[in-house]
Amino acid sequence: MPLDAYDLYSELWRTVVINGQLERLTAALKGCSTDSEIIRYIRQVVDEHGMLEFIKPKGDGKDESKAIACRKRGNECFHPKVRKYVKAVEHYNESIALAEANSETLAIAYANRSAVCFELQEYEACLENIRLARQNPYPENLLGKLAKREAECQNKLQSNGGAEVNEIREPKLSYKPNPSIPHVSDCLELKEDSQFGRYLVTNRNLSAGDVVIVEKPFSRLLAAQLRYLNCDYCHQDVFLSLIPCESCSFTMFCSENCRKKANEGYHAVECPIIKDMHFLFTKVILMALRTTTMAISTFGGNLEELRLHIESIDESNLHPFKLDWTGISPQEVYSTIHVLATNQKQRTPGDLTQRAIYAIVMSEVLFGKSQRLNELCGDNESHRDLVRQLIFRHAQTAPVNMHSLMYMDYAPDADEEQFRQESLGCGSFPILSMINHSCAPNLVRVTLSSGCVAALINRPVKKGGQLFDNYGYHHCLDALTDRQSGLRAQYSFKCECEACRKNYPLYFSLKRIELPPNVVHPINNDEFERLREHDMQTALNKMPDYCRFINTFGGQYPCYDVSSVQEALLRCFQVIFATQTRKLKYKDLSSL
Ligand SMILES: C[S@@+](CC[C@H](N)C(=O)[O-])C[C@H]1O[C@@H](n2cnc3c(N)ncnc32)[C@H](O)[C@@H]1O
Repeated sequence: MPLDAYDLYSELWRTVVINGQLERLTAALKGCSTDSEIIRYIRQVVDEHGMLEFIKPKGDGKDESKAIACRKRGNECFHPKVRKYVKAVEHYNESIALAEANSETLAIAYANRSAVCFELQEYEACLENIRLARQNPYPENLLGKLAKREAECQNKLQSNGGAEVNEIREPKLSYKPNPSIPHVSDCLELKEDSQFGRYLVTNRNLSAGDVVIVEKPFSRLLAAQLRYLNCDYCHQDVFLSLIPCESCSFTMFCSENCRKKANEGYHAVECPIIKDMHFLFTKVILMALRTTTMAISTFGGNLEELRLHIESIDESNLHPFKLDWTGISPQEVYSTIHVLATNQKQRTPGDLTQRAIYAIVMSEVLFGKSQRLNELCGDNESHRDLVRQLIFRHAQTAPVNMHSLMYMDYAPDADEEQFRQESLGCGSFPILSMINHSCAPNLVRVTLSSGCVAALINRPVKKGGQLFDNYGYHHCLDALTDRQSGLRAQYSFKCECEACRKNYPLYFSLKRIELPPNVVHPINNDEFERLREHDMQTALNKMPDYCRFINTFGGQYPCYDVSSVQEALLRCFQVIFATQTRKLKYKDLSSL
């Protein structure tokens, strides 16, 4: 049975322990003075046990019979009695991705997608799909049907007038931008000490509702489950007009432009292996691959230049606030990603072995299948070594620094929330990665439609105070011991935040405060229900009330009242700013 990379690590580790080789391995790792030596040593151990044989990449490519099977599944969803149009498009998209270029199968999949577009009243997209169908060998006997649909579309477009414009709201920084870092408010400063490492503080009082950072990622990765719904490059869910990668069956784009940029950035190297990689690795670890391929393309594929650049970085002295971002080069942006915390010194031998195995498996599959990467490395073994080292490094920086990208999904049949946050993917961010954790944070992150992530203050922060994010362990949801052990395992630090020091209670045990008689609690059930239904007007109306309440009573934190209003405020941010599923637009025309 083929293994994934984690299974391989567990199996190897078990064997090492059973065979009494743990001490030898630990001593050998301690004796390694470079990453290259660690990887070489672990490679030796892996080879001693013949473990790589168990990794069996399946490869990827076009497959006509699978494409036809997907189309049939699409047709079942499209049936008038089923009308699951978004699901139908997802199957047709998979069919498009699997079909051979210039094939009848490809033509029919586009034509079928045009039929869905027609039902969803997306007449422009319908015409584009008809054009794509005709560009391929569409069966002659069906051309009449296509022409009829085209004429109906043109009629509809004439009678409908212009296309509607979707208003997208992007939050603006609440204070003047830093002149050298325009995506960060000038009130933020970077500090460093032995307890926290690098961290961000504010040089003015901040209030709930303030926007202090709007940052775009250096590298990002789309969640695998969205591959037939969203563009792999810009992540937009433009599922009615996706076009396939010309070689693999796993990647689709919203336009020729995104296809070109993806190929130049990462996809040309990753194309033959990305499907296997998603089977072998979790998405956080895949960020190590994506960040490495992006680093390579940032240097125009010149691995020697990349190596020299890395050697020239003074790690202890480089951070994003030292750079002028107004004219920054992509190579300098990579430097800030390269020097993100690895926590390598705190990692156990088991943990280091695991990361080294990831680098070994990933590079083995890459060098085995990626013609583009082999061309870039030529016969220079030190270039291959560099690729392994970068993957090893980012397999450490990724779980510590990379941020999840989220979107608001809509699932009308869901038991609990119809609107809820789902994973869009992962991204690497130089400035957001400077924010430390607290189990009682004072900001939240929201993924915007533009692909940027905004940091929004959700509790007052006094001048001189540190900004705190939450790494997934909140005092309202998790007990102290679970938080402490989780943070230590993943982030290698002992949390001494206010919630840990003062043992703040869980959400339902929080005290309630007594409000002055003239203050009305800002959450009322009807309005909160409307917020849960994602009503924009309610969010716009309520956000100032929620902010005012938190800013007035924030000093009484921890308390149920402030925490519940923080939740409601987050909901407002999500309704107003977060990237939303396009599915919602079709809720009256399709069963979702
Ligand atoms: C995303 S980085 C934050 C920036 C980091 N301080 C640096 O210097 O690069 C996460 C790492 O910062 C450190 N860190 C985060 N929150 C912390 C806290 N509350 N106390 C101590 N260290 C913390 C841990 O080493 C953690 O693995």
